[in-house]
Amino acid sequence: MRVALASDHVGIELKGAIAELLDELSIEHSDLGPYDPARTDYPLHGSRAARAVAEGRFDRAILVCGTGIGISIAANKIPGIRCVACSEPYSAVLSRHHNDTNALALGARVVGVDLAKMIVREWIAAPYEGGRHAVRVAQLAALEHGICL
Ligand SMILES: O=C[C@H](O)[C@H](O)[C@H](O)COP(=O)(O)O
Repeated sequence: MRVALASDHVGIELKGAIAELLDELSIEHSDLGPYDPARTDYPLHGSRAARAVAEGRFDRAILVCGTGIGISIAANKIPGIRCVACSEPYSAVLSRHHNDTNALALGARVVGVDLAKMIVREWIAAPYEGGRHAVRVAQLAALEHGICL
């Protein structure tokens, strides 16, 4: 699995901690920026990482901003991206089982490092269940093509 990491200025430190966790888990990853704490805009970085996943250069993205909300909204504007913003492991795991999420957004002002790492571990490991959920995920894709359900 190849993971794209991105953040805004608020998320840089937590993003670094997540990179260390991915190293421990022997998961290939790349930080798409930013690399310094100058104030910046989450839509730039969220969309860049999401596009890298949508284009197949990475399998998943992990995104960090202050709340996880703005950067998840940006990621979800990119066709093919199903990004969950969450602050506890249950939603992270269910987002894999039911929604086949390919991006995870965390809030550096919301979760501590240890909780964020727990969320990442569980999200990475959780499988997509398919079955009845595949119909709904296909409907999400149809919406991206302007199809009225
Ligand atoms: O959803 C948006 C994120 O939480 C941003 O990290 C946040 O809005 C940045 O705020 P500020 O520019 O005040 O650091």
